[in-house]
Formats: sequence, structure tokens, C-alpha cells
Amino acid sequence: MIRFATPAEFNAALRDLPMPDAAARDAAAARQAQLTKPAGSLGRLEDIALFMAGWQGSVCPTVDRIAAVVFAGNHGCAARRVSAFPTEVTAQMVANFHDGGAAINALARACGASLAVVALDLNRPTGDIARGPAMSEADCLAALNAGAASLPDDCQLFLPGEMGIGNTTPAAALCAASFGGNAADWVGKGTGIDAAALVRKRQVVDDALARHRDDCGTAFETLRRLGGREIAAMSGAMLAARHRRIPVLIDGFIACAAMAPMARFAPAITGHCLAAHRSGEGAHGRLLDALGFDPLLALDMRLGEGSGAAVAAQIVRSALAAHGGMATFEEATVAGSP
Ligand SMILES: Cc1cc2ncn([C@H]3O[C@H](COP(=O)(O)O)[C@@H](O)[C@H]3O)c2cc1C
Ligand SMILES: O=C(O)c1cccnc1
Repeated sequence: MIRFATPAEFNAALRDLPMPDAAARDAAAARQAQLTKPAGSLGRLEDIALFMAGWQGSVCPTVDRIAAVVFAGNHGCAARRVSAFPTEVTAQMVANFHDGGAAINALARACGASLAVVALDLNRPTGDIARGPAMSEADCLAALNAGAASLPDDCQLFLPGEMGIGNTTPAAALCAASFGGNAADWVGKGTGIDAAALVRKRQVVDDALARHRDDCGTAFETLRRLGGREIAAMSGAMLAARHRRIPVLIDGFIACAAMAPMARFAPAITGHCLAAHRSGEGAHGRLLDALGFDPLLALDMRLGEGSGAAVAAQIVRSALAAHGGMATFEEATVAGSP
């Protein structure tokens, strides 16, 4: 199991990324060319099947074991009233996840995913990013490692999710530090804030950028200064997944923001990931573009929790069902192209 003992080890793990199995991908492409359909007629389902073949190292990849993990954390900057909801909701929603009543519970059940919940020090919010770093080195490493340790052993597709009142604020700051621009480019309405809260939220992000931007020289330092525990946990989990060649479906704005500092310093990190959807959060389209993702869905969801990833997992299942389950022209004695 991968573990990051120091910030340098985390940054180094980003430089040494395994690549997909090109031979398995080529074999899957050759099979696809034989299936009883016009070439390319299953569109992006065909791309998904090849993506999964490469990462699973198999001509007919399968996706029987899907794992969703929701990471939860609290944020110092939430005291600045940047969310439409109070911070107690984070812990209350964790209880709801355990009781099976949240959207991700229902959507994970629907796509056949297991669901685990990792609550990270909810009674100890991060530091206010407008005034100082979100986390100490030790706190940030602990969060990264909690994420890396959360991946089940035998998982074939990983769906990281998050819950943390206020977390679209650090997410916006991470985007600006990683890809440029300021609060006006990256701050959106989150849970549905009013105009006054939007002004406060932009101020927090601009203050945080003024304070930290020049010190964001590595992925670790960017996450430590501007992130949050559940965000760093998603980063650690997605990086650990790469080292185990487990493909990832990335959810909405916050999950993509967890990828942003890693992608800034190691653009190849996105290679084992598909973007599940474009969420309703205003800047998510811009973030997807910056990461080089073309999302599978656009359903105006803006929830988080991994909910969009769980919906998109059904598309991955369909892609592999077609790829593995269809007959070839020869098997079905259907005439191929002349
Ligand atoms: C009941 C409830 C359930 C949620 N599940 C996800 N979020 C989402 O909303 C939060 C981010 O928005 P903001 O930055 O505006 O606080 C995160 O917790 C995110 O996961 C929820 C929010 C609420 C209120
Ligand atoms: O895009 C998301 O995942 C999102 C947007 C708003 C609030 N919570 C999550």
C-alpha cells in the first residue's frame, strides 16, 4: 500500500506514474473492430472500453467491484459564512451516510458500488485560508494517507466523493493557484448562496491567494495551504489509485479541484481518470477544460458526495457489457464490410 511519509514522497509519487497496458488496449481495439456493429457506432462507450482495458490489462475488462468512498472534513473559512448551510451539517450528513439516507447511498446502491465513509477530524476544522495555511504538514500528510489507505484491495473502479460545508471555497482557491486567475474566475454558488455571501466568498478566495499564491511551489504545498482534509484525502486516494492502476471516475467541482494541484505539476496524473459529469457549479466547465477532461454527462447536478460519479458508473458498466458481451461478425455470421 502506498504511503506518503513526507511531503517530498508525495511530490515524488507524482513524478513516477505507471502507464496503461498498451498491448491490452490494442487487443481490445482489435476485438472492438470485430463486434457486430459499424465501426465507431457505440461512440464514447468504445473509448471507455479501451480505457478500462488499458488500466485493467485485459482484452475484456470487467467492472463487478466498484468502490465509492466519501471523505468528510470541516473548514475554518466556513466561519466567514461562505456556505448556505451551517458547519454542523457536515457531521449530520456523515450520520446520514452511515444510516443509508443520502443521495450517494441511493446512487451507489443503484450502480452496485460499495460505499465507505471516512470522516477526518470533524471537530477540528482546518485553518482559515484567508489568514494562514489550511493544514500543518502533519495534518496534510495524515489526510493524504487516509485517502490512500481507503482504496479497497480488489476495486476495479474508484469513485471518490466529499462532504464538507464550505468546501467549494478552498476548491476555488486551489483552482486559481493551479491554473491562474482569481476569485471572479473560480468562485460559484456552491450550495446556493445569496449575493452577499458570494461577495464574502470571493473576498476569502482573493485574500487566500494574496497570502499563499507565491508559496504554492509544489502540489503538496498547494494542498496544504489552500485545501482541506477531505480534499487532500481525495488527492491521496486518486494518486494511490494510479499507482495500483485502478481507474477513477471523478465527480464534480470539488473532486476535480483535488486533482488540480497534482495536474499542474504532473499533467499525466489525469490519465487513469474519466470526468463523470459537468456539474452546475459555475466554474466546473473551466476546470474540466484546464484538466483536459471531456465529461461523460451534463445533468445539472451540483451535489458532490460522489453522486455524479455513481451515475456515470452506470455508463462504464454499459460500455463493458457491450464490449464483453457482443458477438463478433464471425461468431454471428453477419457480413462485415465488403
Ligand atoms: C444537506 C447537504 C448535503 C450535501 N452533500 C454534498 N454537499 C455539498 O455541499 C458542500 C459544498 O458547498 P458549499 O461550499 O456551498 O458549502 C459540500 O459539503 C458538498 O459536498 C451537501 C450540502 C448540503 C447542505
Ligand atoms: O460540483 C460539485 O460537486 C458541487 C457543487 C456544489 C456543491 N457541492 C458540490
